Amino acid sequence: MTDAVKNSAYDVVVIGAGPVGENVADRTRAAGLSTAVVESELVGGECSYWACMPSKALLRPVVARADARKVPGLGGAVQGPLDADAVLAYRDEEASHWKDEGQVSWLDGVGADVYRGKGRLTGVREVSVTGPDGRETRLTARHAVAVCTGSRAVVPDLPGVADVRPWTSREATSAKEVPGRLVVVGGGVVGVEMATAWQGLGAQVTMLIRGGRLLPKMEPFAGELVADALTEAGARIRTGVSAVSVHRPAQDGPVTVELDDGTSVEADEILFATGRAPRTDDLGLDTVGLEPGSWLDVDDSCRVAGSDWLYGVGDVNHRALLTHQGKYQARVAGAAIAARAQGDPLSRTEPWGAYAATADHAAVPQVVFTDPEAASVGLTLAEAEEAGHRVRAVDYDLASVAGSGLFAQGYRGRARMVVDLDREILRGVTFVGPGIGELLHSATVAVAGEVPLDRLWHAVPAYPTISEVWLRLLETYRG
Ligand SMILES: Cc1cc2nc3c(=O)[nH]c(=O)nc-3n(C[C@H](O)[C@H](O)[C@H](O)COP(=O)(O)OP(=O)(O)OC[C@H]3O[C@@H](n4cnc5c(N)ncnc54)[C@H](O)[C@@H]3O)c2cc1C
Ligand SMILES: NC(=O)c1ccc[n+]([C@@H]2O[C@H](COP(=O)([O-])OP(=O)(O)OC[C@H]3O[C@@H](n4cnc5c(N)ncnc54)[C@H](O)[C@@H]3O)[C@@H](O)[C@H]2O)c1
Repeated sequence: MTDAVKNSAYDVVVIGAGPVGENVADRTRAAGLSTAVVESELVGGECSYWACMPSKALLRPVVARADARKVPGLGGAVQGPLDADAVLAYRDEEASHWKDEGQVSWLDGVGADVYRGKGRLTGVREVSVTGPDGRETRLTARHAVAVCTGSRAVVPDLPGVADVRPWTSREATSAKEVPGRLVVVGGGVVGVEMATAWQGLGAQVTMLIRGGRLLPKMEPFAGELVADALTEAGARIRTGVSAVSVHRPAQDGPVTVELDDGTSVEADEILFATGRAPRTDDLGLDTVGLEPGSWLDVDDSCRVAGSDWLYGVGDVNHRALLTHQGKYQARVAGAAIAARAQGDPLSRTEPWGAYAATADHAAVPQVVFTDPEAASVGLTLAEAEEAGHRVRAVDYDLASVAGSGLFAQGYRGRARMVVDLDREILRGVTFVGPGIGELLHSATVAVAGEVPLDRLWHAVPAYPTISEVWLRLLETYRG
């Protein structure tokens, strides 16, 4: 050991101070366990600075304008372009100008010690932190180490990709100016949200989709309605094509994307929205018998399979790559760590118990903040059938609900509930339409609560709100 190495012992060591790591620390501190949190970049993680917050700040003005354009008497006033500089300034504010003092003081407030630097496992319950000045601190955890290091964007290994300075979600959420032309590769959630934002802010967006539709993990009508609106906004969507190479001959010149159908697309910037990889490649997983670079395989308490001290919480376990779901896992894992530290045999590990993140399997809610919004919870029809449930999909045209017509003229949207015919409960619900994001939690309560349809019949939606779609869905089901 050199003089430069410091040693400290804690009950719990958390690696990664994104929303999930912060919440694990909050829970373990609330249980009276001393807790160290290690962060190599900004306390607050991807969500605060390069994901949820800046992306939603970019989208809010675009979606609000699209909604306002459909309101009689108001539409004419909002036909012009958005003030892009003002939107980018609003985005900067929502990303806290990429400074983390606020979140550091929040962690101080809960009594966790923050260590700046890169955390690495060096053995059982051992973490080494290499600080910005190169100095090392060795942390020992008496009870648990929680790995909450999140995920990073994956860029496909195409010829020329290293030379074109491609955007990932980080650049797409933090860019300082609106590109003239933007190619978006990938039609998942990042792809459609960023295409909506930058098209709305004035870029000419072209989406390159290798499959047949946008938002392939949701009910098919979600991608169809979002594609219609994106096309009406001026974006080009090309399905069934793959990029085979990219090049940018001049440093400040355009990028050209060659496609597998022999055509090419030219743009000023290219965004790869092609999925995520776990941030576990340089984490010392090999020192504890795990594969570097792998997603962490965990049980419902978020404890790594085969370990009695190592937890993987949030994106890094690949159960549901969403902030709210990771924070839910953090509450469950924090409670389980505290109970195990007190020698509790964990009597509530049964599904829906205090120490089981059961909703990860049955009721994950997600809102895609596009025009129109797309929101879902639980299983799609296809997923429910694949899981072996005897189900029936009940659909309703959201345009036929009185509240929708009042929300916007020419409202377009659709709702689906997936009914488990054996138990008469809901396995999943999807809403697509303007203004439906805030409706989703009603569906989450119904799905997570396994509320019998006979009782749901007595949950009366207020008139004339969009939520009256619940009544219409139930009437349709009852025939
Ligand atoms: C563009 C975009 C938009 C999104 N929008 C939404 C949304 O609207 N709603 C939603 O619910 N989800 C959204 N998500 C997903 C959401 O961002 C993630 O699910 C969430 O950030 C995961 O939280 P986490 O704490 O697990 O990981 P992260 O937020 O990635 O945090 C991990 C932290 O660990 C740190 N770290 C990594 N390795 C080390 C190490 N070795 N040592 C020390 N520290 C380390 C990182 O620096 C980081 O701060 C979005 C994602 C993207 C890409
Ligand atoms: N509003 C929200 O809740 C929100 C917003 C953004 C991101 N997120 C989360 O972040 C995660 C990451 O989102 P994402 O969109 O990057 O991933 P994703 O997995 O949802 O979508 C990636 C898409 O890229 C496609 N793809 C992959 N490789 C490709 C290639 N080489 N060429 C062309 N297409 C390719 C895939 O088929 C897929 O459709 C998601 O799990 C999502 O839940 C959530």
